[in-house]
Amino acid sequence: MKILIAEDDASSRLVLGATLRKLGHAVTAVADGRSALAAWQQGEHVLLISDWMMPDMDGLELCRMVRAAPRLQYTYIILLTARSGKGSYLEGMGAGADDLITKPFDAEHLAARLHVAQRILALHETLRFQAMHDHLTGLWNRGMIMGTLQEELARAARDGSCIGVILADLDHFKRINDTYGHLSGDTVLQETARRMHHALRTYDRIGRYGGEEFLIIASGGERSDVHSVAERIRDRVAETPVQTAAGAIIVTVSLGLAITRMGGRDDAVTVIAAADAALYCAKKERNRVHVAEREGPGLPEPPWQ
Ligand SMILES: Nc1nc2c(ncn2[C@@H]2O[C@H](COP(=O)(O)OP(=O)(O)OP(=O)(O)O)[C@@H](O)[C@H]2O)c(=O)[nH]1
Repeated sequence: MKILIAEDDASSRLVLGATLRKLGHAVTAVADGRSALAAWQQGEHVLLISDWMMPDMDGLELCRMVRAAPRLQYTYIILLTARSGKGSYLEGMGAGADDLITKPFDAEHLAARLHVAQRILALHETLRFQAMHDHLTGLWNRGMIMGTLQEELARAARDGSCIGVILADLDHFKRINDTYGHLSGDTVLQETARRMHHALRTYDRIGRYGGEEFLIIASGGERSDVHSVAERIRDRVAETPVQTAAGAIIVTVSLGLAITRMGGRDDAVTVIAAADAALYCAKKERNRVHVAEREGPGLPEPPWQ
């Protein structure tokens, strides 16, 4: 683990750092709360071991500052203290610490507490992954891809650039489920999701938007580049049948593509409505890419919306 130590006493800092390194951890050690906060803000450390009593910003304030800062990854905090009264636990945990160890610490005791920290951090990571990803395909879930779309739209508006938004929908998927069964339908979803993902460029993003519908964000591309991405997805999905327990299944996908205005302020709802309208056109033939047409300099007005 990457561990950050905040301890103003130089010899305690050295002993603690050496003990943790011996246990196989990567350690950054600083002498006060403010330096610890600055180091923590770099975003590398998953575990913070802080002395309680420090000049200027003490361990409790450091705990509160860390807990108040939004960060996706959890930081496990252990407070070190010479105080051993019952109230210390309550005060320390109340400020945001996960554990409290009295000084001078015992190396075996510390190692045991680190096992608990590792277990809780691993559990937190699992929950974080599950909250962000679709359990069947492993792609980002709807919340994540929509959040990313909003960020990308804001970024494009700032940079004066444009982005491509693609809605991809498997063709006749109900028929696949009805003919081969729901489990084979799941296999088809997993394999097509994998193929679509591999057809993207490194900076494109994909998420599961609904049942058999996927949303792709192609940033910073020319219209022709985004169109190539959509065509490549279509091609890769149809290339070879998907092998399932019920046999090989030919799968195709239809794609609707909308490109935002250069430097415009299109919102997610409008862009998705445009891609959806284009998808509707693609579905008339299936196994097709259809590009939403523009009216004038920006995205068209209704009937898109
Ligand atoms: N196996 C499986 N099926 C799903 C899942 N989510 C949605 N579906 C099915 O996907 C099917 C979508 O059917 P429709 O919306 O009628 O679309 P379609 O049959 O693909 O027809 P077109 O889109 O017009 O080509 C429904 O039968 C849903 O039950 C899933 O996670 N697993």
